[in-house]
Amino acid sequence: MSVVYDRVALIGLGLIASSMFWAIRKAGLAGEVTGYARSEQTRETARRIGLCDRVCDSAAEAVDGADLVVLCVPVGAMDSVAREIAPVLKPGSTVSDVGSVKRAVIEAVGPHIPEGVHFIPAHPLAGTEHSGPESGFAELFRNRWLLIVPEGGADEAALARLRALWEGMGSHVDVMEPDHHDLVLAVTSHTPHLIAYTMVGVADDLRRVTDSEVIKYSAAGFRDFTRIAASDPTMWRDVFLTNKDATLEILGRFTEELFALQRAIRTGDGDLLHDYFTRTRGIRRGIIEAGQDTDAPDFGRAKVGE
Ligand SMILES: NC(=O)c1ccc[n+]([C@@H]2O[C@H](COP(=O)([O-])OP(=O)(O)OC[C@H]3O[C@@H](n4cnc5c(N)ncnc54)[C@H](O)[C@@H]3O)[C@@H](O)[C@H]2O)c1
Ligand SMILES: O=C(O)C(=O)C[C@]1(C(=O)O)C=C[C@@H](O)C=C1
Repeated sequence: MSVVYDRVALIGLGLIASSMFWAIRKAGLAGEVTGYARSEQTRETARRIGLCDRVCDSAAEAVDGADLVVLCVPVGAMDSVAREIAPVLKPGSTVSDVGSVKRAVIEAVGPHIPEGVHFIPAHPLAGTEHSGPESGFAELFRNRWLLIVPEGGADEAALARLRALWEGMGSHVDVMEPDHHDLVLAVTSHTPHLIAYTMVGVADDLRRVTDSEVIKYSAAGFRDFTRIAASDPTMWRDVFLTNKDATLEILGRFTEELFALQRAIRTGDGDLLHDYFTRTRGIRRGIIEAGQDTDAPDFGRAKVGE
């Protein structure tokens, strides 16, 4: 694979930045990758494990001369990082990010970007419950969606270059409008995380169930909840504080449906429950038939029942 950017700077060296570095390096997509993290400890860890070609002691130093800067910090930290790097951004370069919420990032970062620098927000739909510089791996983005979420018309050449970088890391790239992105992600990612956090909290509150029983008899469904509920608290606090309207909208609908099912259970309405579960099973099968389950081993061609 050929070099897409001579110099890439990654700000915030956690799961996403470290996965980007390993993927970029594996595919030879950049000449040099610099990195910066706020804490001395994270920078030391990064140097120890060879994360980034050069780990810098300030964001400005990492960004100086970069053709692409990717902000990989929690959504709530985007504003201060953008403010800090703005004076040293190279004319003609691109600033992007990987934040899970897009309208808030556009509002926080956009005003700091100088004339002549391209700002192209993005969001990889890939992650794990782990965080920090040692949690990344080169394959994280393979066969996963990367959404490019520009506000208005982005520079075509700059967008094509960013697309090439993510495709080089194995992602499938789509372009989406910011508010639509935030609503879609409220349904597919943000509200499900909140439900998982709640479910694990409920189990913890049930003092009748001792810790060992919760762990020992964890059924697969609950174990999946605990995995998701182990995700980074800072990241998810920021997601809910910044995608407030969309999350509240989806939570409202979720609560209505939950009450309907609760009532069906109380009144013994088996038909309603059966019809509901049949409909939801059909949705899952439809996703797989359409080849849209990116976890399927053969992206785009998985069959029902596999
Ligand atoms: N974890 C996921 O599943 C996932 C998936 C897609 C997108 N994202 C988004 O990617 C971004 C990074 O998430 P992550 O999972 O890599 O998080 P992480 O916790 O693994 O890493 C974040 C890094 O940013 C650093 N940081 C925090 N505040 C900073 C600041 N003010 N200045 C400099 N560095 C700072 C932290 O020290 C840490 O090194 C977030 O915006 C998140 O919403 C996460
Ligand atoms: O797989 C996981 O652990 C994730 O939670 C990843 C996940 C998701 O909800 O799918 C989480 C947040 C993101 O912004 C993108 C991806």
